[in-house]
Amino acid sequence: MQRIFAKTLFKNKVVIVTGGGTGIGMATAKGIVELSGKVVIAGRDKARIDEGVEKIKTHCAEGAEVLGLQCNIRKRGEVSNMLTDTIDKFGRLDGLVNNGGGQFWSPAENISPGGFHAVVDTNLKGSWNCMQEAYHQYMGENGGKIVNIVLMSEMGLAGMSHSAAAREAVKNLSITLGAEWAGNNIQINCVAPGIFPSETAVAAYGEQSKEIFDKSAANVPKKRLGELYEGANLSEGTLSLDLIPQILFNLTDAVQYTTGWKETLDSRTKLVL
Ligand SMILES: CCCCCCCCCCC/C=C/C(=O)SCCNC(=O)CCNC(=O)[C@H](O)C(C)(C)COP(=O)(O)OP(=O)(O)OC[C@H]1O[C@@H](n2cnc3c(N)ncnc32)[C@H](O)[C@@H]1OP(=O)(O)O
Ligand SMILES: NC(=O)C1=CN([C@@H]2O[C@H](COP(=O)(O)OP(=O)(O)OC[C@H]3O[C@@H](n4cnc5c(N)ncnc54)[C@H](OP(=O)(O)O)[C@@H]3O)[C@@H](O)[C@H]2O)C=CC1
Repeated sequence: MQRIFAKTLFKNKVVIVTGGGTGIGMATAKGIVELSGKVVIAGRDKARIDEGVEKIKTHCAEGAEVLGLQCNIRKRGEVSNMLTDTIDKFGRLDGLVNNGGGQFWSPAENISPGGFHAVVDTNLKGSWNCMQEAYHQYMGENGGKIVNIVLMSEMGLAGMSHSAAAREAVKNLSITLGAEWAGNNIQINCVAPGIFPSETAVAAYGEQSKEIFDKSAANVPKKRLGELYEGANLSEGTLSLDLIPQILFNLTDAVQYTTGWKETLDSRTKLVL
């Protein structure tokens, strides 16, 4: 696929992508190493991470590297170790993509206390853990770029009450921390993917997948769902997952990004600052 980015765009840049062993996270990680970056992917399942490392390695341009770490973002100690191991290995941290997360579909009345806690703990506190550790261990002194993967849930999201609440909180957190840490040269953006029927996403919903993914396509203006492209294809106005790495490094500020890109983004995908 024809790329629109310089092959060396991320040369000498180091990015952590949580949940980078599968789906959107892996597509993002590939986008970074294809553009010469060094990427750290992390998740709970080490075997899945190790498998992901091997797949991402095949996309590495000259100077690119990939490191896989086990980390449950809900556990602060593991997040702290993820940051320490990254900085020990590469000596820097330029970007953090809080992609690790997810939820289960359920009518609100059926969600158990533990279920609500797990989803909010994963998506809200997990993102918080990673952002605060990134600040303390590197970005507070050196600046950096943070991208939080959220949901298109600003009008609520029936069936995902727990995750929508958590993601809206992440959006708000991104604005607050973006203001508090602007002086540290840290930029924080959110990307709300449309609906990408990634293999693991579909698997996560089991028999509900047909309902969730197929039915959702009917509500999309272009009547189709997202695909995990290998590379940029912005000419069709489709959100390529290269856009996520792009948010990391070629933005001077959020306002420029909003005005510059919103018009070209597929209407399925809203950029939330
Ligand atoms: C059908 C009508 C159409 C609806 C339209 C909606 C449109 C959807 C658009 C949005 C598309 C978004 C897609 C994605 O985000 S894809 C990402 C998919 N990937 C994941 O979700 C992976 C990560 N998810 C998880 O790991 C788990 O879901 C979880 C976040 C819950 C973490 O679970 P954990 O590892 O902690 O698992 P536990 O087994 O310990 O469970 C903890 C408690 O949660 C309850 N639970 C877990 N799964 C379910 C379930 N499927 N249903 C109900 N309850 C669940 C579990 O019982 C525990 O609670 P208790 O202690 O009270 O038992
Ligand atoms: N696909 C879609 O349509 C949409 C997806 N999103 C969001 O995009 C992100 C990626 O989703 P997608 O790639 O589709 O689905 P995946 O299930 O492939 O991605 C979820 C990833 O997050 C990791 N993860 C989950 N919980 C934790 C945790 N506690 N600690 C560390 N890692 C964790 C998983 O790895 P492991 O299980 O090994 O920990 C997995 O790699 C998610 O946050 C999802 O909610 C948002 C809107 C739409």
